[in-house]
Amino acid sequence: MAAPMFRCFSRGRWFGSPGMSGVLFLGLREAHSGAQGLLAVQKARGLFKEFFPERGTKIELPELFDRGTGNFPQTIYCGFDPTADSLHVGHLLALLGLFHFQRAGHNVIALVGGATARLGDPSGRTKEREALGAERVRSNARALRQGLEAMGANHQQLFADGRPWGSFTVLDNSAWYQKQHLVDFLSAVGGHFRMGTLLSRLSVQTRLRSPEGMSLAEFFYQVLQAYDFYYLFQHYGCRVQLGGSDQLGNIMSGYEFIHKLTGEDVFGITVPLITSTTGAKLGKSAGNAVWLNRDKTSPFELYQFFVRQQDDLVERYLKLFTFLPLPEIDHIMQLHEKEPEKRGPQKRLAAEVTKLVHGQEGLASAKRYRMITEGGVSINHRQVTNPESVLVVGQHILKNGLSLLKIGKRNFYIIKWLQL
Ligand SMILES: Nc1ncnc2c1ncn2[C@@H]1O[C@H](COP(=O)(O)OP(=O)(O)OP(=O)(O)O)[C@@H](O)[C@H]1O
Ligand SMILES: N[C@@H](Cc1ccc(O)cc1)C(=O)O
Repeated sequence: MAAPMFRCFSRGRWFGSPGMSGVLFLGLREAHSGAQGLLAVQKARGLFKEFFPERGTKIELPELFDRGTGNFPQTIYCGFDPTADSLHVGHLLALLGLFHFQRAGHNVIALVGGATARLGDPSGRTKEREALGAERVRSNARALRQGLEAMGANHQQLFADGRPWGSFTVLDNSAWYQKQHLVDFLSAVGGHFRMGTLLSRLSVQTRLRSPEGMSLAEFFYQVLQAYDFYYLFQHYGCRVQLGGSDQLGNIMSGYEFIHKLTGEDVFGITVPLITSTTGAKLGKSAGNAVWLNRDKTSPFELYQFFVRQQDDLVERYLKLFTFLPLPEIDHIMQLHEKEPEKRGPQKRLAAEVTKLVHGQEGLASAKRYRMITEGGVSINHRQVTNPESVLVVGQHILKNGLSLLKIGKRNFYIIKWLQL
């Protein structure tokens, strides 16, 4: 079967050798024939980075999302492995990518990798992941599912725009692997993968060259992710997989598998990797994750993380992490030029993200704490600036069991402590 041509170039330059599988880095005009298409808009915001494959398919990717073409609506998925008990800010970008599709009327699936997490994705890693036991993965998967469902609900309730949206569904791939018999799976699926292609993936090459080498479990990971895509294509009509740019190899394996079995084209879209100020990928491995579960990173700390962002990054983050329309972001940035000391864009960014992740109540609690760090709170006439500080009997709580609380300039409260 003839495979579509995958060419790699950026602004007219070629990467990789002709005939090699690859990805086209699109310019904005190339990303979509109609300038206002969903892909072009997200490309302009910087949220979508690579599209795969770009040419040689029966239906071209941008046409999939047009209401008028009979392809509407589509189903798009992104997977998250429960290798920890919470998602983090890096994951948020792919989730926002899903939400943008949902807002445009498409159906989206957030897939928890309850099965894949047991193997450990080698993509973007130089060392093998720490093996996780079945029980730990199950409890992480529960936590991830809860977090995804809570954000899906916040999105629906607090960011509605009056348009008819598509559905948001959370699934777990252990649902289809726990029924699989190993030998049946290998004979039905394994025969469709070529070793040469699997070995050529960057993730595999990097791990093979590492001193400890690569385990069979890790090597097999891309086969499971490819099969997930196939399963979701067959059962949910899912044609598009979204992921961080380190997921491209796994997405290509899915494309090749589905194309071989069905003759149909499916597509991959990547989002850029968010890095720390030192350039390291923000995530678990680098130990710099900013978590979305409030027990690991409080709403206040999440809010502060975004308030701290420097001026040269904040416009990019407003485009990536919020649903604010581009003209509104321009306006916020213009105001900022006049009054940079107010940190208006940073506060707006922090408020939008905290509301999506922790809801209205989480945002309110983050702001209450902010009042403390900015010196707006005093207890018994002493300013309190550390939100973590403990109330000390004798200092903050007087011997008669009372505290005098002052918030802002005019609000005074007398607190009576019933139990000390
Ligand atoms: N910093 C990031 N920026 C953008 N996307 C990210 C980031 N971190 C993870 N992702 C994406 O989220 C999904 C889940 O990734 P993964 O489980 O590898 O992340 P992680 O928890 O940061 O892992 P690691 O242990 O490698 O740090 C993938 O699509 C991945 O590309
Ligand atoms: N491989 C992805 C997670 C994932 C799992 C299963 C999938 O089908 C897709 C994606 C990661 O490590 O981040």
